[in-house]
Amino acid sequence: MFCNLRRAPRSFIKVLEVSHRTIMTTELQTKFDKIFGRIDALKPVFIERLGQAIEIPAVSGDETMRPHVVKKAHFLVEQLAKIGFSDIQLKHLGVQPPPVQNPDLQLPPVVLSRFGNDPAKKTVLVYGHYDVQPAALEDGWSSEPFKMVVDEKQQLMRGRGTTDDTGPLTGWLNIVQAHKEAGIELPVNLITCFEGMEESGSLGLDGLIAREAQGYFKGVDAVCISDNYWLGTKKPVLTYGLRGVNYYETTIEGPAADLHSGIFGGVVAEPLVDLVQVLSSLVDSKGKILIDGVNEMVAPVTDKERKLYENIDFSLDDLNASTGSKTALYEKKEDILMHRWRYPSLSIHGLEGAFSSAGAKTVIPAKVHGKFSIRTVPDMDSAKLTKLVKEHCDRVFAKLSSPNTCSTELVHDGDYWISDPHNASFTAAAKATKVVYGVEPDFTREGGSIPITLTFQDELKCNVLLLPMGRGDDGAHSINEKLDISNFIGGMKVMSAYLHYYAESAEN
Ligand SMILES: NCC(=O)N[C@@H](Cc1c[nH]cn1)C(=O)O
Ligand SMILES: [Zn+2]
Ligand SMILES: [Zn+2]
Repeated sequence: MFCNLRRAPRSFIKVLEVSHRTIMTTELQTKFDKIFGRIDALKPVFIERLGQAIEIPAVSGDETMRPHVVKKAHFLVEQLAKIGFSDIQLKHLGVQPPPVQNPDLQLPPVVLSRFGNDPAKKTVLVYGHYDVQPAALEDGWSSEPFKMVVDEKQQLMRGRGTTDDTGPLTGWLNIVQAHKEAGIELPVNLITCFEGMEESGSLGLDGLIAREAQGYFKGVDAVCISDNYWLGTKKPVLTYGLRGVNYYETTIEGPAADLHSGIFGGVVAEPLVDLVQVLSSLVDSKGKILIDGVNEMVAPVTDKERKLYENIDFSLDDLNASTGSKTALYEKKEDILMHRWRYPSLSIHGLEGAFSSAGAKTVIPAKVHGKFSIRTVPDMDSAKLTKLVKEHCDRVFAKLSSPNTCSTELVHDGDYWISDPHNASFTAAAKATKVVYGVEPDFTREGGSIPITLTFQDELKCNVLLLPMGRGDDGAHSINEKLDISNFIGGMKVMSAYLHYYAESAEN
């Protein structure tokens, strides 16, 4: 549907390997041997590069950390230049929109660059994000989150961003270096688009993509995003769907300042008491969303869709292993996967303004913010959802007859995304996976969100592929985030092979 009809030259003649479809030629095999050999040989260099990147605590969600996010953008510029990328540009996105503490806070820049600009080749845009989720040793990490530890025994690298998304992002730089050192021409023109706000709603990036669609991104044939994970720990997957996310903040405000609960307790209406009531009305302990009209927006399951779940390699044990617990709400594979991929969920993330340290402070907080998000799925409409959420919170608060004030705001939203898993990009990635891992990948959806995926598809009018590097138990957003070295190395081989197969495919 999105192809431009240019045909790639078919230079490969002698077929070496035929499974149910042709995947290898002598020429391609020779190239892969050289590239894969270089990736193996450069392993220490690649680990060192990742370690340097992880040391920069680029937490986009914490305004005070913004200088570090910008520093990481500059680190990437240096690395791209060193490897030989050209036309490297830092695109500035202006000030961060509210809610924000510092109204002059600049958004982190987007890092654009190119490798190759040959009109006879296809052009692939690779997207990644260099910002990370917050992390602190006190959260329970076994080592400093921003000092990457290479665990030789377990053959993994631990640190914030190893799997989400600094490891995969540096993978794109590394494979260009491996091609150069192996003396193999990159089969496509590569454009990088690396942002520093993904963990905070990709603010400003939609506009940049729209502006550059006929500028820097002109001629892009496909977009590849490596910012997701295998479902489990053994079987590679390709991802054709994501849930969206709408993030909300409910603020309840009362007294002019925090109060002594001995003096004012029982005498004033407490904002946190009101907020707890509002938050507890959103979802029940079984995960059922209690906001009127939300579940009615969800597309019904068809028999055809139900069948897709049958062959997916996943079990309750995999879920328990990745949470390190037995806290699952569902036992059957189909129920777990459907509630992760195709039903909405509501999570309560935390409170701002409330006492949360160790000790027993006896304060009445004057102004508190409750943070929650809803993962969205077909056919939910973001604006309609926000209306329902606000009306619900206002209604519940009104019933409390509190003299405090309550308001609920949408902080950011990003749409869900579903693709055709049989297009040329997915086919090339499936061949690449088979070559590297020796198995056909499972085709999966993901419960997480990459808000910009749909924007790329719509603005650049091309297919988007989600090509994961890490495993389901990597602990993205959690403590002890890691990336197995075998996934790092294997992932870079898959990225490389994907570009070669995609370059040779007749369609886009
Ligand atoms: N690896 C993708 C990822 O972690 N995405 C985030 C995106 C997001 C949206 N709002 C805050 N973060 C996710 O939570 O799914
Ligand atoms: Zn990510
Ligand atoms: Zn993330």
